[in-house]
Amino acid sequence: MGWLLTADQMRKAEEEAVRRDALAPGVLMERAGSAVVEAIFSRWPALAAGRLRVLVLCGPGNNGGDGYVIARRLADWGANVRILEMSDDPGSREAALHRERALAAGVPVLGIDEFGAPEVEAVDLVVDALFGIGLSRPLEGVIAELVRGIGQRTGAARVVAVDMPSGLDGDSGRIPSGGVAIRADLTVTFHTAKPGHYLARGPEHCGALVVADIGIGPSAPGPGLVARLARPDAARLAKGGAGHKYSHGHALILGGPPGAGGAARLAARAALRVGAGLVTLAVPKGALAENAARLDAVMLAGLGEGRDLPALLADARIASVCAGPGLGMGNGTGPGSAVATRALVGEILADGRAAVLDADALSAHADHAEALFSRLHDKVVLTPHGGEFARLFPDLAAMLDDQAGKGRAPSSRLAVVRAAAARAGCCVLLKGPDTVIADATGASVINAAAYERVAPWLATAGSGDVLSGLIAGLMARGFAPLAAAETGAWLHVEAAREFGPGLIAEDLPEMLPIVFRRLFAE
Ligand SMILES: NC(=O)C1=CN([C@@H]2O[C@H](COP(=O)(O)OP(=O)(O)OC[C@H]3O[C@@H](n4cnc5c(N)ncnc54)[C@H](O)[C@@H]3O)[C@@H](O)[C@H]2O)[C@@H](O)CC1
Ligand SMILES: Nc1ncnc2c1ncn2[C@@H]1O[C@H](COP(=O)(O)OP(=O)(O)O)[C@@H](O)[C@H]1O
Ligand SMILES: [K+]
Repeated sequence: MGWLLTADQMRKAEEEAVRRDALAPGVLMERAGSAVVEAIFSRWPALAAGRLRVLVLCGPGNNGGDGYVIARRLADWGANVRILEMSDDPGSREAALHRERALAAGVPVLGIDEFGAPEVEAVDLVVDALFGIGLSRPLEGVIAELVRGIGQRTGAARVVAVDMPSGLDGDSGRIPSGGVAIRADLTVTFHTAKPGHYLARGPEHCGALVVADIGIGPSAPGPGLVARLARPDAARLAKGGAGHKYSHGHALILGGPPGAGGAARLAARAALRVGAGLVTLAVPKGALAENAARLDAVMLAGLGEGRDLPALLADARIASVCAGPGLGMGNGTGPGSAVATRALVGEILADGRAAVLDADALSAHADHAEALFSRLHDKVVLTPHGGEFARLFPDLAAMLDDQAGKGRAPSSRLAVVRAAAARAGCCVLLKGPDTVIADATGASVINAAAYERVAPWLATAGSGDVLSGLIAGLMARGFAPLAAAETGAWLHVEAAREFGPGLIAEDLPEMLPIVFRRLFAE
């Protein structure tokens, strides 16, 4: 299901499993350590060929406990293993037990103070079992030096991180202010991935990610808010045999003044490709000729001089509206002005229909955020990028600033977007490689363009306009706001991956048929 448990939720899941299955102390740790060893050889089969030299770094808590298991198992297998430990008196009974077993197996143990950086050059594998989800402050002093030394190694040693790369916060994927973190080639985590594996610096520091089952049981979340990874509902996206164009919904996209229509045209084409039955682009009368020359399947309507937005919206078949891309932020009060943009948004919100507000529809409210929030309702999706988010929610955006909160646990993008959605009273999608979507109930989803889904070519002008069109198209088809945002964001990344290098925004809608065909064949 792709649940993403926070550190607290993971601890509860572990406690429940221990109680439910009456597990003896250290059993879960043994499974965790074994899973890491298995993942190492599965990732790098060549390591099994020679005389493997390993350095295992063990921290003072249960992450270190996993490290003692890994060291013992690798030594049993025949590797040349040494442990560097932070403490000879681990903080838990389980970790102490596995330390004793490693010592009994004859694995040499050194205190971390006895460590010299060049030793990293003399091994094939470094196992980072310093800190996992229990990290509570930035790495400092000798540990920070050690982590820096590993980062600067020149040899071929691979680094595998146990649960989290040490120094990275598991809930946010951020490095606490002033700290450093391990950069791993492989990270092996347990039961479910954690938000920090996908958010912020997570993917960059994890390398590759493996989620190992350690028998904690179903990963269904307990009470409380649990985020999950975005996924498509193929059955919902497919169209049944029956129905006509009106049964798939009519999306209305608002466009800007003459010369600024490209963004809205991109959104309109995306709405049509994602399966809305009809799409109408409504533009100021003066921009009709320009748009008519550029559109075929997308219909065109003129606004102004007798025809206004409420008159268009009187057509009950229009199921969703998209406003923002290219709408305008100019001076004055005419078409394309910030004043006109705010007025249009006001009319859309008063109408109460499903709506996507993006780009200029958001920026035009930088100094009118409270007025906007007072009109938003639960059928709206806001799709800000970082800058637009900061204009509407400056205090929340500041919590994501790298310099903020020295000495405190870093804020998570998940918590910040949930707070924004609660304040706005609607669904909020904060764009980026780690896109986070939340609605006012706190339900939340991460759509990460990371690991096997990297899509750096999405960072191109106009790709955000396509995303807002996708979401509007899906809402026209009857998708609820969170589902539309999640599905749109997922399809957006898949379309980019399908095209690959050289992608420009126009290419994105054209990749949807291929993405759909593959999805429906699965
Ligand atoms: N609880 C369990 O049953 C299981 C736990 N597992 C492992 O246990 C880990 C969590 O264990 P813990 O909760 O003990 O937490 P950690 O082992 O991640 O770290 C906690 C310890 O590190 C210290 N610490 C935190 N930040 C520090 C810093 N910046 N500098 C110096 N010391 C710092 C804390 O005071 C504490 O002693 C997981 O990440 C996972 O690897 C796995 O073995 C699976 C089973
Ligand atoms: N490095 C990246 N990897 C994956 N997706 C990205 C990356 N950078 C940006 N994106 C995505 O590209 C889109 C850019 O949208 P936006 O910033 O609104 O651009 P524009 O205004 O030019 O359309 C967003 O959906 C964002 O999530
Ligand atoms: K670790």
